[in-house]
Formats: sequence, structure tokens, C-alpha cells
Amino acid sequence: MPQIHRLDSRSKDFAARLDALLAWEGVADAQVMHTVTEILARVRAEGDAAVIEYTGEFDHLDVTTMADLELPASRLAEALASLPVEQREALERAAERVRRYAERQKMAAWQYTEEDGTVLGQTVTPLDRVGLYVPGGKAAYPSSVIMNAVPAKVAGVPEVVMVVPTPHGMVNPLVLAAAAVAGVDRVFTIGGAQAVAALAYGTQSVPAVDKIVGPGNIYVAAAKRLVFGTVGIDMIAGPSEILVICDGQTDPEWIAMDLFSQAEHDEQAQAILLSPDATFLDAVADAMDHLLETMPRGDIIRASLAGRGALIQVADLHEAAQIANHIAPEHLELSVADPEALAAKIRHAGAMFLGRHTPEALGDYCAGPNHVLPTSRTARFSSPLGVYDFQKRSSVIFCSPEGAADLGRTAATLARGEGLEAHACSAEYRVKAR
Ligand SMILES: NC(=O)c1ccc[n+]([C@@H]2O[C@H](COP(=O)([O-])OP(=O)(O)OC[C@H]3O[C@@H](n4cnc5c(N)ncnc54)[C@H](O)[C@@H]3O)[C@@H](O)[C@H]2O)c1
Ligand SMILES: N[C@H](CO)Cc1c[nH]c[nH+]1
Ligand SMILES: [Zn+2]
Repeated sequence: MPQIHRLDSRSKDFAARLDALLAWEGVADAQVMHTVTEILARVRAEGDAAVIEYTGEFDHLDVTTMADLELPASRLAEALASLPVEQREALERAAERVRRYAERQKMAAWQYTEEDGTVLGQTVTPLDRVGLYVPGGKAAYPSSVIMNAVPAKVAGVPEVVMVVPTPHGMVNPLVLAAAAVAGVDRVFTIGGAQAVAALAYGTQSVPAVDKIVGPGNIYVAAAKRLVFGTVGIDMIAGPSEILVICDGQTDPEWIAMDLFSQAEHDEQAQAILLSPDATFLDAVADAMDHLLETMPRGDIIRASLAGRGALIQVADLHEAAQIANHIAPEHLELSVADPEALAAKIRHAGAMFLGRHTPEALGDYCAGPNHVLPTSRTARFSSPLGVYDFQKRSSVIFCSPEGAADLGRTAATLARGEGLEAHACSAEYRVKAR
């Protein structure tokens, strides 16, 4: 039996034990904040020189000019061309499906006319320039390049600038190939807080962007928090999470592996199964045990199951839905006979995977919806990354003379209530003009 919490929703301490599993130690400590604050200040003041120095220190790249830290577009095309056909086709198929889904998310402009002839509406425009952070090393996911860059391009963002650290000069060809497929415009081989600062403030070589998206380690997350306001950011992503609700009729090995699929991301990942069937929970535990004997990344899976994994017996599927709404998971699998009926009870989840034949892993790569999702219970108030994150709205007011005169009286009354005489007079000029 793997070390994994066994909980029962009827036990007295259930709520407290569940909340302990949901808690996550992800906040940057004072030392990290201090380091990052200094890096941001130096890059802001010194530009390229500071970026080059930090890249030498942290990524062991010995270069003298930023030109050595930008990859030409030909490098991306070469990386794509040199992939095995199967990899290349998989990347292209994934990007195509993500693009098709994203097309449907585009926000459109609208307007309507009030009775007095005043036209009211909203325009929609893409951001001018977006920065995409791609983590270095083993955590660099080509699929995340697609998930971040494709919706930006569908939104109509003219320039997507990617940054990716290449410690000791090690470039991940799959990441470059994904950037080519997704339409990334420029790539700098820089990382950490210095890359976030370069994107936020701009340097002599790196253009300042309007929004920074993409995950990274604690230094990247702290830098994103600190530059928010100067630029937009997507979210501060926590460790991956999966919650499975199963009626006990799915193959226990399928469910065990679905839980592993997120547990293998890192030791802090969260993997929870809810079922009314105690015998089934035992069978999943046995399947985990047996599968773990040969699983690569078994150490990471074991650590995350022992820390934030749980098999929970619930009274029935209705109670499972209530618990799911409390957890507000990043990913929710409904492995039950009538998944649509159960989905109707779910109010908080980043993405839902319906039925026994929809493993979460398909959503991570190629189903179509975005895999950048709210974590750490933030699905209570936020949504998957999408085209709308790369678009913004402006409201439009076009008053007719009649409309201006009529609204002017109301505005002036409200303005005087706030003690703002210039507002009142400005509004009344149009009243008097009639
Ligand atoms: N949530 C997701 O979807 C998701 C996906 C992929 C990766 N990740 C996360 O991304 C992270 C990747 O981490 P990584 O470290 O491999 O790559 P990274 O690119 O996030 O960080 C590397 C950079 O960190 C900086 N750094 C390292 N040590 C430092 C120090 N002592 N002081 C200042 N800066 C320092 C360096 O500048 C280096 O370039 C992991 O935490 C992983 O969990 C999350
Ligand atoms: N499950 C991750 C987000 O939580 C995304 C990912 C990338 N590659 C595999 N999975
Ligand atoms: Zn995943």
C-alpha cells in the first residue's frame, strides 16, 4: 500500500484533515523577495549589462553582448525541421486543436443605441506585445509553449517574446520547435527574475511587453508578483492538482494512473480520489502499489501522494460534488456512469474531464482547451488561460445632443453630491447648449 492519506467524510476531523491537504507552502520567503527586488532594480537601471551579468552568474553563460542571448528565427525553424516526424506531427496537431478551441473564445465588439440616439458599446483590441516565460531545465514543457502562445496569436497579438533560460548553454530543441509551431516571434535565452525584469521594463535589446505569462520557479513567481502593475500577469501557478470522482465502476488501474499523471509533476502536487465505494478505494490503493514498482519518476509520485494525496470515502456522488466545489481543483475527472448529471452540480473547477474515457492527460497536451488553469482553490474566482487574457476592452460612449443634455442634468446632480463642481459644470455646458 503506498503511503497515502485515507479519509472518510463521516469522520469528525474530516474537514480539518481535508483543508490540511489543500494548504500549500508556496509563498516566497523574505530572502527570495530581497534577492528578486535587487535583481529587478538593477535590470531596470542598467538594462542589458545587468541581464548579461546575472545570466553568467545563474545560468553559467559567458557572453558579452545580448546578441548572443537572442536566437534567430532560423534556429526555431531548424529545431522543428530536425524533429522526428512523429514528434513534429504531434506538436502540429496539438497546436491546431488548441487554436481551433481558442478561436471560439475571441471576444467581439458590440454596440447599441439608446432611445435618445446615444450610442454605447465596447471595442476589443489585442495586447501589443506579450512576454512568455518558459522554465529552464527539466521543467520546460513544449506543450506549455503552445498553450500560452497560441491563444495570444489567435487574439491578434503582433509580437510574442519568449524567454527561456539555457543553463550551461543547454537548449531544449522541443521547446524551440513548439515556439516555431505556435508562432513565437522572438526568443531570448535568459531566465529567472532578470528575464521577468527585462520583459517588464525593457532593456536596450529586450522590448518591454504589456503582459507576462508562463510558469517558473520561486524567483520567477516573486518577480511576476513584483512587476504586476507595470505589466499584466496571467497568474501565479501553484503545483498541479487532480481530483477524481469515481462511482467505483472504472478500472482501478486507470484511476491510479490518472492520479499519478499529476503526482509526477512535483513533490507538492495534489492527487485526490473521492468514491462512495470503499472496496474500490482499496483496489485503487493496490493498483498504485503494483504500478509504482515500475513507474519512472516513482520517487516524485510517492512523495506527492504521501504529502498531498488522498483516497476519500464519501456518502454518495452528491456529497462528492459538494466536496469538489470546496476543493475547487485545477483538474476534475468525473469517472461515473452519468458524468453530465454530475457536472451540472460542479461550480468550481479549472477543467472538467467527463466520463471513463477522458483522462486528464489528454487535456494537458492536445484535446483543445488550455492546460494553464487556476490552482490552489483559485478556480473559485478565476478561469483557464484563454484568448480573452490577451484581449482588452474599451468602452465607447457617443452622445447625441439630446442624450448629452438629458444625462448632463443627472451627472451634474451626482457630481455636486460628491463636491466636484468642475464635473458638474462640464456636464451642464451640454445641457445649456440645447
Ligand atoms: N505550474 C506549471 O504549469 C508549471 C509548469 C512547468 C514548470 N513549473 C515550475 O517551474 C519551475 C521550474 O524551475 P527551474 O528552476 O527549473 O526553472 P526556472 O526557469 O523557473 O528558473 C531558473 C532561473 O531561476 C533563477 N535562479 C535560480 N537560483 C537562483 C538564486 N539562488 N537566486 C536568484 N535566481 C535564481 C535563475 O535566474 C535561473 O535562470 C518549477 O518550480 C516547476 O514546478 C510549473
Ligand atoms: N498538468 C500541467 C498543468 O497543471 C500541464 C502539463 C504540461 N505537461 C504535462 N502537463
Ligand atoms: Zn500535467
